[in-house]
Amino acid sequence: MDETCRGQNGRSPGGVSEAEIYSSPASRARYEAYSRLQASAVAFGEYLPIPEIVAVGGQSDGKSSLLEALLGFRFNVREVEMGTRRPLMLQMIHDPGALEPRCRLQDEDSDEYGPAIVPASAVAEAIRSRTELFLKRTGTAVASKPIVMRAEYAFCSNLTIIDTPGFILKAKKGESESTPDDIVAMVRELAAPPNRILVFLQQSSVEWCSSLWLDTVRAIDPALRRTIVVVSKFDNRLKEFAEKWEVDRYLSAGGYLGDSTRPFFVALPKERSSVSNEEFRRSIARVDNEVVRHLRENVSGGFDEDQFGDRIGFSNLRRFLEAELQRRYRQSAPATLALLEQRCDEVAARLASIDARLSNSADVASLRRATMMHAAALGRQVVALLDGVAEPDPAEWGRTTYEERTESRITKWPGVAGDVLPANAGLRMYGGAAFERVLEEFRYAACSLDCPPISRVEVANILLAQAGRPGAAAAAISIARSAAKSWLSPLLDTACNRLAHVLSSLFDLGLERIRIEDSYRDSASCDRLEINLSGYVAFHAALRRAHQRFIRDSNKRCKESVREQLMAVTSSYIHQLKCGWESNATVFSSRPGTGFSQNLSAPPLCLDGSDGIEPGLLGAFAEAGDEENVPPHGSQTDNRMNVDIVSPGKGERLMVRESQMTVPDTPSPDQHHAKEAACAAKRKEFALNNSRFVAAVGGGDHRKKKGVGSRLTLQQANDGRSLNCGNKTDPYTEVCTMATEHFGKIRDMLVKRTVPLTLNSGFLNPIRDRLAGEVAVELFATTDERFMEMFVAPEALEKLQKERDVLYKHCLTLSNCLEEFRTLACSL
Ligand SMILES: Nc1nc2c(ncn2[C@@H]2O[C@H](COP(=O)(O)OP(=O)(O)OP(=O)(O)O)[C@@H](O)[C@H]2O)c(=O)[nH]1
Repeated sequence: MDETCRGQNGRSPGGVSEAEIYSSPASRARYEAYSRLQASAVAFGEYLPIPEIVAVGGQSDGKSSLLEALLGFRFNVREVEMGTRRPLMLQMIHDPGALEPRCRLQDEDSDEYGPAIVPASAVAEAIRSRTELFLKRTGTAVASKPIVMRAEYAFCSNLTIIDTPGFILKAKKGESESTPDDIVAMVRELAAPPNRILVFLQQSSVEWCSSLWLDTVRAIDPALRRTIVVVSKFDNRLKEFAEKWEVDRYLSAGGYLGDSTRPFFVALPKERSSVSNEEFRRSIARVDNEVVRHLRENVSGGFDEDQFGDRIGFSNLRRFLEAELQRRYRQSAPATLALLEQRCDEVAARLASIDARLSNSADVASLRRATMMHAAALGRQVVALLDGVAEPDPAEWGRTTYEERTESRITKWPGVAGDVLPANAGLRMYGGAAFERVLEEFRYAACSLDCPPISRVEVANILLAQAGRPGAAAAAISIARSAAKSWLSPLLDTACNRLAHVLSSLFDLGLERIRIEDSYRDSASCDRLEINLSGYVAFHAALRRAHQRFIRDSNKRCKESVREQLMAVTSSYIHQLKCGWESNATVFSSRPGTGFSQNLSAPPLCLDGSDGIEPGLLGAFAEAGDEENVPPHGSQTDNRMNVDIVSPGKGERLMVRESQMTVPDTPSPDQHHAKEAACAAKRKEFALNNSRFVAAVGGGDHRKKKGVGSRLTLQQANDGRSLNCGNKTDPYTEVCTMATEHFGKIRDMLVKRTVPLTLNSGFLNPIRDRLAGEVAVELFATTDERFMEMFVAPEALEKLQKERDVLYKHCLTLSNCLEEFRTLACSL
């Protein structure tokens, strides 16, 4: 051992002599065992409460100088600045045979050390390039994973110290503003585990009352119970002491640190010129001796050596640290042994599980079982999401209405001018809640849609075609129905697409819920024998495809159903007036197999807001008939509604096929003659009415001037800007008013009653009842050969094998450490 570094009394306050520290086989074995355990803990990310020393302090307070003094040689650690970006865990091994320092860096991903760095002066450069490589790999500016360096040397201590970046008040030029806070955060994290001893350095020139970093250290260790305080650069203070009482008061720290805290006062050589390692150690011992000599000879009365003697000088500090570490090693050995046994069992169980997974990966039956369980779990999670859950975090996984619109690329409701915002539009939602919100948004959008402007020419075309029948009401109905069809149809499609988008996202949400559940299960038990499916891209793609296809099909069916309802409401409108609601259910019946029969119970359409039928409209219907769905000749069948519609003008009648299966009467020759006569009368009447109507709408020569044919809104008409001549019975205004009213009623009927019910059941019931089954059939109802095509994933197996190899090594290392500690326990 290095004689020059020997302290004055040769005995540490921990009661362990230097000879015991360096030559006792027990303490050496202990130190070796802990060093190895420490290395494997860093390599495998294990948390083991091993006693360790962390050096903390302000910048330039002398941490690196202390580290070099403990190492017994200079490797320019001060220039590396490694602490500012990555902590350095320095494992110093006192090896009497190593007359030159042997420094080796631990591999990043294992507990093995690389070759010795030659010459030792290249250590700083090796640390620098290792740091840069790691930060490049992780893509970060700083990393808290330490670099582990093992230094074996005949003149170093048996100590492990974690060097940390010095606290700073302000970032250097070019550095991020947050650097001071980042450093504090990193040091706090490193110093937090209670098994770590803090060595806190502060320069002697700073008074404790104005200490910059004492509070930061107290935030980590409030009573300084595991903190060793070191007053550095003690030589700078010496000349200020003239009397004994001054020194003694200073050495007692004036009560600032509490009675139980006794700081060390250390001075180290300040010259930076490159000297040999031997000269370096000699100068450390010289400075140590000079400090004591100064206090004894240059201060009147000297100092209280009994009280402070073992606290002055580097050699005393070094001895104390080594003894303290040994003491803690002995203390924590039983707990470490127990923990090691537990960890060995856990890692061995994980290894067994991964071995089983590896052998299962090639087995069709196991794969089928695992994938079926996964698909079924996904189906369950999707249903749970519809029913309402709070996991995964809605703040991360949910979407606001705005985000939903952007992601679905459906930013507008067709025909609706303004922005439609449902309640809770700004909340991030998913699953059932998001579905309901889209439905509400649809209701708002549809309700804000009024009957589009009606032009005079539209009205004229209908009225004039009616051959003189008083058809204002019929015209209004006809206009309202076609407006409803053309304006509500795109709105219904949009609602379906928006809802389908919300449901499509359930796939990823469901997977996330499975991942969360697995993580709970993983932490609870590690003996699962399931196969890790994460690498089987083809299987995951097929599963996603099956889900999305199911949603697409539901969307298609829902669109058809709501369109059917639109056609039913618009076409049966007149029919209902005529027939009352005796055959209501039939009007809304859907095609067999569409699965929406539950909507058949929709209440009767009440056009006047009551349950009756507006007599005026009924009269109008009687006059005008339902001509829209009528072919030019004879009767036709409207397949979409199962309603037979027959032109009343030809003497037939409208029939509802399913509930009122009536065969149309064949007209008799007498009837035919009577009809011919009636037609002639109608033609005369038409000529008369036509001239009346033309006059009323400003026809004839006036038409061009007064702008017939240009669009005129109902509002304009009501404002009196219509082109009537103040006539109360102006047919145009009358038609517009009635058409708007009918449009509103058709819209409300659809939007407030039938469509939301249909969308709800059309989208959600199949997911609840059939999704899991249909996906299972699509993926698994196939031959083993076809099924295994989804599992040609060599990367997945490779990944698993790699995982297994790392785990095997981990297991082996822990077992070796365990054996070592078992042996150690016998000699404690
Ligand atoms: N006078 C005197 N100077 C010292 C002493 N210890 C260190 N120094 C000098 O103080 C300066 C800073 O010392 P370092 O060891 O680099 O300080 P540090 O805490 O590691 O600084 P950072 O790595 O920047 O956080 C160097 O120039 C040292 O030579 C000492 O005991 N007395």
